[in-house]
Amino acid sequence: VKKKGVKDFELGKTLGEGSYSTVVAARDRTTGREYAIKILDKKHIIKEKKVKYVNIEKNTLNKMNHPGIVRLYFTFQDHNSLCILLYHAKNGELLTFIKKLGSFDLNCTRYYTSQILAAIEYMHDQGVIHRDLKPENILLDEKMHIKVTDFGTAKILGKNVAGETDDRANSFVGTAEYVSPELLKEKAACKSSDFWALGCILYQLIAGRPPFKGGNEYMTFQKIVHLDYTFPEGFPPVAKDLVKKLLVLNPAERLGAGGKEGVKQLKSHPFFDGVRWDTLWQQPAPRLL
Ligand SMILES: NC(=O)Nc1ccc2c(c1)=C(Cc1cc(-c3cccc(C(=O)NCCN4CCCCC4)c3)c[nH]1)C(=O)N=2
Repeated sequence: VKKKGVKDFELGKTLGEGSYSTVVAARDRTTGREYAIKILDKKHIIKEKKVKYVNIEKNTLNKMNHPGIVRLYFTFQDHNSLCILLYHAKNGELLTFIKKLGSFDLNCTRYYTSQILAAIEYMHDQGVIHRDLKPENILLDEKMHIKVTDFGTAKILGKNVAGETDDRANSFVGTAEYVSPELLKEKAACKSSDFWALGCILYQLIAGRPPFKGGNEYMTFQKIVHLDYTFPEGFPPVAKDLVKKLLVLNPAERLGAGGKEGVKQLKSHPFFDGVRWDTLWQQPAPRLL
């Protein structure tokens, strides 16, 4: 079967711009199917030594098959570009809806936080830490179900040279407002770092802004390592309790830490009361009010 190239697609609007990539809507000229093509400039990624991030994205996404994670169909390249064919989520980024609505009610917050947690649980089971979870990387499909994207800074946990399972990933990544204290202090992320980001996203869904936001990155980092944040008036107590148990400086003491048992405890928090985890992806999304 002849491998498809960029000429087989009719390119549409730009869906996103990263420092090393542009994501463009694309329609397959033969099937009419819509995709998102992530286009990376070869010269640029080689010059900026980012080739490893492209391989990380390909290797992590190729390992995943989950309704809450964006699908990678295939990759192709021409003289100048590397192209990654990905799922097109019609409703774009969760961040757009947070900005548009200001904040989500408790029912919508619970629904979206549950879907994000289910996707995190799955990727951790595959030995993958995302490390850059944030509302820009949580996409919404036409059913308003989530699809986590951007695994370019993910980490596949495996055996280190001594043959022990390494559960820490050593390289600085992440976006200031959502980066965990252990990544700032020890430059080492772990699965629990994704639960820190979940706490930041949960807070933001209700408050309409992230918990840690300084005038610049350094000020934001200071707020994080000193756990310097407050809840706005009217923040629902059950959500406040969960945020406090996720935004814990010591990753080992964070709710969700400690493998499958930890995730079980997290999913049993009263905030998730009433969530049907087994049919989550079949349930219609609540109307965003
Ligand atoms: N870094 C990455 O890997 N980025 C990626 C990867 C894959 C991917 C990706 C990003 C996508 C981003 C995306 C962006 C958009 C989008 C951008 C701009 C506008 C809209 C849009 O308005 N959609 C219609 C629905 N709107 C939503 C907001 C309220 C009004 C109605 C969607 C749709 N999908 C995508 O669909 N698939």
